[in-house]
Amino acid sequence: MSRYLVTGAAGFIASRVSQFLMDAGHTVVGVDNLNDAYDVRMKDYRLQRLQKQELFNFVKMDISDKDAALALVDKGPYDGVINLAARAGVRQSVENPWVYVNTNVNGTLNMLEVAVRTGTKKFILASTSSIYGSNPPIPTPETASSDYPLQPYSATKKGAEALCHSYHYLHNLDVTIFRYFTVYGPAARPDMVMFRFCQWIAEGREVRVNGDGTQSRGFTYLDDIARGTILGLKPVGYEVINLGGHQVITINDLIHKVEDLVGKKANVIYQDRHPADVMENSANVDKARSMLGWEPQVSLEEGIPNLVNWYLSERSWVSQILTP
Ligand SMILES: NC(=O)c1ccc[n+]([C@@H]2O[C@H](COP(=O)([O-])OP(=O)(O)OC[C@H]3O[C@@H](n4cnc5c(N)ncnc54)[C@H](O)[C@@H]3O)[C@@H](O)[C@H]2O)c1
Repeated sequence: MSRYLVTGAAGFIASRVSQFLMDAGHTVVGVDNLNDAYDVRMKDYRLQRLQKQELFNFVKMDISDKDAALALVDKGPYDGVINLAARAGVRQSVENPWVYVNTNVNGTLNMLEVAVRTGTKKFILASTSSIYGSNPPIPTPETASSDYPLQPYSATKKGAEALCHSYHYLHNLDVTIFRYFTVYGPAARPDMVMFRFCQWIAEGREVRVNGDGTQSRGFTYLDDIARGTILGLKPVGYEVINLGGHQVITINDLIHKVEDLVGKKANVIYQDRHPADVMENSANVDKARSMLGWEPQVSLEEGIPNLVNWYLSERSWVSQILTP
C-alpha cells in the first residue's frame, strides 16, 4: 500500500481525496493550517471524521512556512504529493492578494521541494477554471488561453502551474495539474453558492444573488472530482487536465431546485454583478476522458439532493455556519 502527502486535508476536496485514498488502503499524511478563510467548524467536522481512522496522520502546519514545510521531508518518503491546500475564491483574492501569493505560490514551491527532497516521483496540483479568464470558448478546453489572469487568485494558480513545470523539467517530477471547475457536495465550502443557497433557503434568510441569476455554472460533484484526482496519480509526464461536470445550470434554476428539495420559497435579492464573476463556465473534459478514463458519474439530479439531505441531517450545527 502507498503513502501520500495531502495538503489542505481539512478542506472540502482534499478531505474527500484523503478518504478515498484510505478506502483503498493507503496511508495519508494530511496537512492543514486550519485557517479562518471560512468558518473553521466546517474544517473541524471534516477533519474529525478523518482523524478517527488509523491510516490518517494529521500535521497542523502552514505550507507557506518554509522551515515547517521542509520538516515534512523527515516524515517521508511519499508515493505522491497531492497539493490541494490553497487560498481559494476569486473575490477574496482581490481584497487580500498577499495571503494568496504566500499560500498558492510559496506554498506550492515548498511542496515541490518536499517532493524532490524525498525522492517522490509524483506531484498533483489543484488549479482552477478561473485561469481561463472572462471569455473563454465554451465548453473550455485546456488549450484555451490562460495567459491573462483576471484576479490574484488565478494569477497565483498560474504561477503555481509554472513552478510545477520548472520542477518537472529540472527534476523529472511527474506532474498532473487539475483545473477544477465549480465543485459541490456534502460539507461544501460555506463561501460557495451551493452551500449558501441550501442554508439561506432552509433557514428562511435572504438569498443574495450577484447579477440577475441567468449566469450558468458547470457544477461537478465532489466524489467525481476526488476520483478523478486519484486517477491523476498515474504517470503522465507533465499534463494540465480539466475536471468538470457535464451539466450546466443557471443560478436561478439552481435556486428552484433547492426550493423544491427544502420545501420552502426563497426570498431572492438580486445584487450588482461582481466584475470578477464570469457569465458562463463549462468544462471540455475530453482530455480527462482519454488520458485518465474519467467520466463524471453523478448528475445534478442525484448530487443536489445529496447535498440538501446532508444539510438537513446536520442542520443543528450547519445552520450556524457563517456564510460570507
Ligand atoms: N471547490 C472548488 O469549486 C474549486 C474550484 C477550482 C479549484 N479549486 C482548488 O481546489 C483546491 C481545494 O479547494 P477547496 O474547495 O477544497 O478549498 P478549501 O478552502 O475547502 O480547502 C483548502 C484547505 O487548505 C487549507 N490551507 C489553506 N492555506 C493553507 C496553508 N497556507 N497551509 C496549510 N493549509 C492551508 C485550508 O485550511 C483548507 O482546509 C484549492 O487548491 C482550490 O484552489 C477548488
